Amino acid sequence: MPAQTFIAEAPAKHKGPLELRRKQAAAPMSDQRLLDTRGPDQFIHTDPWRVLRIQSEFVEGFGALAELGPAVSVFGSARTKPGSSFYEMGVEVGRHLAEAGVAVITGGGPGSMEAANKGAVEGNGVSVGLGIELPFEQGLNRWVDLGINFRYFFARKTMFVKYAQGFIVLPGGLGTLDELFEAMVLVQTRKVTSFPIVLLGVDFWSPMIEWIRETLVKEGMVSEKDLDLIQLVDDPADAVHRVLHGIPRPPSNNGDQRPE
Ligand SMILES: C/C(=C\CNc1ncnc2c1ncn2[C@@H]1O[C@H](COP(=O)(O)O)[C@@H](O)[C@H]1O)CO
Repeated sequence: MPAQTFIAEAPAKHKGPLELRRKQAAAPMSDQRLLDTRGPDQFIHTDPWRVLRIQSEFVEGFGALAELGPAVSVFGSARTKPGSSFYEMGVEVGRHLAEAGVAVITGGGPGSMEAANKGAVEGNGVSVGLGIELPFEQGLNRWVDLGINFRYFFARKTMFVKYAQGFIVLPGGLGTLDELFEAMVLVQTRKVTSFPIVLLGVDFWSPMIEWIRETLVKEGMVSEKDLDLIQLVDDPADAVHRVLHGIPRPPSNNGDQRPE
């Protein structure tokens, strides 16, 4: 049989827009996987693909925030109810920062994040929300003017640190604690130039400070000096003043405004 006839009769394999015969039909190719619109979606669940997605989150974040100017990251509970004292505290923080010409960066979610973004808008400032993709339906709060949605917590966390000159931490739960302790560790280990971390809500935070002092310091897990990384106040205007002027904690009482 002439070779020409054999070639013509070889059965074609169709993959999306591709028509493949002989070796091309048998051997899987990178190009083939890339162009395949009907095949399994395994490729996007591979680590090399994730690396590209992670990279794109950094590129998007750096691009959007590079020209933000002075900014402070504000953390706090996603569950704070509008009208509550903690919510109003967040609004005031956002407003004072905005009036000082400083952008407000939050997690873009509800509760205290929404409160700080609202204050930033009311103060005619820049209101930024760094949202995170979560298993349940959720969107950026309506007071976010510049919003970025992240898939990866660690890429988002980089933005909170890289574009802020300080942190203000409102009362919160696990997410807030995670952000607070990450900030403290970055300063403690000198991964970032020291910047102010101000906790708002003396009654709320004091037991945690006491536990650090009475247990962690006494057990030698942290040094007394590490408590100087944070300041504790009750007044939003004072918190903003301290974070903007980098006022260090008084060493005598570690910044706790309570009388000893
Ligand atoms: C719990 C609910 C929504 C959660 N939505 C969030 N959106 C954006 N950022 C969030 C969200 N939840 C936590 N965060 C981050 O952690 C901090 C708050 O966590 P906490 O455990 O509530 O203290 C906050 O600063 C965010 O960066 C439905 O109400």
